[in-house]
Amino acid sequence: SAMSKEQRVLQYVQQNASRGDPDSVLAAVDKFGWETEWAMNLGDVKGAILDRFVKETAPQTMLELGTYMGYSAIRIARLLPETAKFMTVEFDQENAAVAREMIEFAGLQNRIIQITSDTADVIPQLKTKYDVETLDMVFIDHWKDVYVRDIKLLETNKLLRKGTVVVADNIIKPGAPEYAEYVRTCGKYDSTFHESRFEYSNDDIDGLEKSVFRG
Ligand SMILES: O=c1[nH]cnc2c(O)cc(-c3ccc(F)cc3)cc12
Ligand SMILES: [Mg+2]
Repeated sequence: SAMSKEQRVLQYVQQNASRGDPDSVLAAVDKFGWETEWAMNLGDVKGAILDRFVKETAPQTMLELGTYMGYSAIRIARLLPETAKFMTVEFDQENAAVAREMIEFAGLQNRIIQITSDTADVIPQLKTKYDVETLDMVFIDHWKDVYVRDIKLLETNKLLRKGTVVVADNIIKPGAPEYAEYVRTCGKYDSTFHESRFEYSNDDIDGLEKSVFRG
């Protein structure tokens, strides 16, 4: 059967990037996104902002909700030391399969723990099954309608500690208004909005919310 868009991106990466070179993989995905087919990767413009947050935080324990094709997982993992523990969770099996190959091509499979499951099932298991004490950083980029559900699950499962940095994509497009309202008004976070551009667009606005847990 015909390839999915995600498989077309993976094929383009395998034919145009260098195996074991994460930056060349990111560049190939972004070139495809700008020039051939839009896809919902974080992208180069918002990606540069996330890079800065990851470098500033230097997390030893990191969680990503929403792997998709693995673009932001590669973006994050390329900045982490070998000793860091980084888990990424994806519900869609087909996307998870593409991500596994993309991550392997980038040579980062030893630095990324890929979990194919529902985040609502995984979050309560992180302490027992994944040996997590607390998280230093979280990147939320899955489905806007479950952002609030999942950050509350992180709270009730005692996975956040004073200073944990939670970053969320798509605050403007497609928009996560309930999430923005929650983190900005619940009193548990110091939250800032970082305006940027929607992925592979010169015109549309989007942005990342960065919320530091007060403990
Ligand atoms: O569903 C999404 N998960 C994660 N990130 C996304 C993302 O960055 C963009 C979009 C998106 C935005 C506008 C549109 F017309 C179609 C899709 C969806 C997701
Ligand atoms: Mg997104």
